[in-house]
Amino acid sequence: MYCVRNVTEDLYWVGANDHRLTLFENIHPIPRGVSYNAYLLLDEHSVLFDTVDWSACRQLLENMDYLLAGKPLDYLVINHMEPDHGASIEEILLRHPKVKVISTEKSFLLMRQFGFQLDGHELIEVKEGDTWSFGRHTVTFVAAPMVHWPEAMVTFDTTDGVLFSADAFGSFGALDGKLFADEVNFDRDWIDDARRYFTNIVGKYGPHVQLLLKKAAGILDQIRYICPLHGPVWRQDLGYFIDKYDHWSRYEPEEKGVMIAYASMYGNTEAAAQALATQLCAQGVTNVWMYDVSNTHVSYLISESFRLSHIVLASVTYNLGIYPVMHNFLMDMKALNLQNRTVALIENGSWAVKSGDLMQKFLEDEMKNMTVLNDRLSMASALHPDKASELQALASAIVKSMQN
Ligand SMILES: Cc1cc2nc3c(=O)[nH]c(=O)nc-3n(C[C@H](O)[C@H](O)[C@H](O)COP(=O)(O)O)c2cc1C
Repeated sequence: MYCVRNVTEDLYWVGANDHRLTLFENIHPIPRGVSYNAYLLLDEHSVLFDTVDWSACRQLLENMDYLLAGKPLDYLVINHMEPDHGASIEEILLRHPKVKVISTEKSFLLMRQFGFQLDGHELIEVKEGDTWSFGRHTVTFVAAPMVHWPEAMVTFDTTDGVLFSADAFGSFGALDGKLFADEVNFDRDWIDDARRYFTNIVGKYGPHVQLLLKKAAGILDQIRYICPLHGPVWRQDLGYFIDKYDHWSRYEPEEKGVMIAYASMYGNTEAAAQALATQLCAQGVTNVWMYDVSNTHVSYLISESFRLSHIVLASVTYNLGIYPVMHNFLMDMKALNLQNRTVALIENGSWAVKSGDLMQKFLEDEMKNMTVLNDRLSMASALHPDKASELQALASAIVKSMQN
């Protein structure tokens, strides 16, 4: 059965929802599913903007068949050919052999590299600033390299102010009938998944996102809709989401608050983390969040580290090293380019305590603009009452730095 929705009078969402995929990119859990968005414009010429994952191809075809009502598809615009969007390209070419495909040079190269059979089809290579008319609608193509693959572009429909934003402004979470961000309580129910999507998928490419935002800033008054390839379409309060993207891509925290991430085998480091959280709250901090790194998927840890201004890392020493799961979190923060955070450290060990020095070295040598507070809580096996003043000093140092 077809399942489509109007974005505008002649533009339709023809994508699909996926509740079966457990790990996005085979790594990030998506308990609320994900949507693969594709859009069909019915102008003098019909235009499909992007396709969907192979698993959702059938739904896309049913949606298109319903709207095209026997007519062939005239154009296929590929903003982003990554397989979760591009896997159905070949099927579209088979069913619509005369369709003209519009995309970037790099995108066609990658399609061939993935083994897509393009020979015999009309391929139109576009670059930054090129325009195309489909009848009433004229679009401009804008390069968006590394948002989040090198071949990516976005397409702006200057007639109706629709920005087909590829992976930018996307979110985890299946739509399940809703289409627009204003049809859900985005700030309550979606923002955490949107942040987790951005920070883990595109987080590394902040400067490239900033470049795209600068291009968008030039036409901000003309953008009426943002149509991403995952998650809701934006038609109201666009500034809310653009501002989030601006913070995330500049690696600026959204909120003053403390994330305490702890690694503990027998509970003693965890108890110290709890004692610190209690001290912080007693000293008036209202935004404190605790995470056991062993039980929290690193994609959630990354998302929280982008959200909050202060991070406490509490780790046992493990074979003269940092506890492996904590080390993995540090490596991921580095890989995703997280910067500009204040970090406090708690270390633990029973015979040769190393984790504090090692975490500090990693933060200072491997990452950018990370401020490590001088006060460190160092414990031998368990936190004893004689460390109460050190604990309090660490809490006070965090509070003081939050006031700056
Ligand atoms: C496999 C393993 C390796 C460890 N390696 C070290 C080490 O190199 N240096 C050290 O001081 N303690 C080491 N420890 C001890 C723990 O760091 C220590 O007992 C810690 O206090 C446990 O804290 P927890 O209760 O939060 O798990 C090791 C423990 C285990 C199980």
